[in-house]
Amino acid sequence: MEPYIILASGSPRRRELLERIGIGYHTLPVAVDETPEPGEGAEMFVLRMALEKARRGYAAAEQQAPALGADTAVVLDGEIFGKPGSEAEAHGMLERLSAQTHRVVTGVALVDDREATRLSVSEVTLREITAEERARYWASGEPVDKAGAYAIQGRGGVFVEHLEGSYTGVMGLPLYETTLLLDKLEIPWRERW
Ligand SMILES: Cc1cn([C@H]2C[C@H](O)[C@@H](COP(=O)(O)OP(=O)(O)OP(=O)(O)O)O2)c(=O)[nH]c1=O
Repeated sequence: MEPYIILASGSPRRRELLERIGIGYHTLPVAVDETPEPGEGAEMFVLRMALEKARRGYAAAEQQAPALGADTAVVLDGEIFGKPGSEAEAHGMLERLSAQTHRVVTGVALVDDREATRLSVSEVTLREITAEERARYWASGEPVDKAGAYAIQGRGGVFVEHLEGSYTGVMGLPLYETTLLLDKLEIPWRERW
């Protein structure tokens, strides 16, 4: 049988990105408590979340295949922005991110009887976003399930003035780091790439 992995995620973006690598996979969304510990930095937080997702995916798949987990957060002035819980929160996030440079951190983890993690860090500068744009953007439905209330790969791309780092990392699954993990655990993926 061809090698495959478990994608411990409900994110359609992560599916789409993993498909670019070419490895066979089964999706198995897992629920984790996405609350940072007091004083926990964003990097540690996304790595912990990614590892937790991968561990749960591996357990839920009854150790049949290695499991991949990822977690993305937007960070501004040390504050972690996850997915907005409400329209008001989305407005607040976009207002804060407007005309600023923020970091996007994505942790990725691959787990079988071994565990490996990688971190992707990017810097994104958004142009000024007006109140009317925030309202129209929220109404489009795009911000609701995105860390920081925007999507670089969607309409939100019009706000992105500058990106330094990994586009796929900002989108939720950094492909370079993911293939490093596959190589580290000696999971062949190049045949179908
Ligand atoms: C900043 C940014 C985030 N995002 C998305 C990626 C992630 O899906 C989401 C952050 O939420 P996450 O909690 O990382 O993931 P998730 O809940 O969507 O999926 P999973 O089941 O794997 O836990 O934000 C974009 O799609 N584009 C962007 O530009």
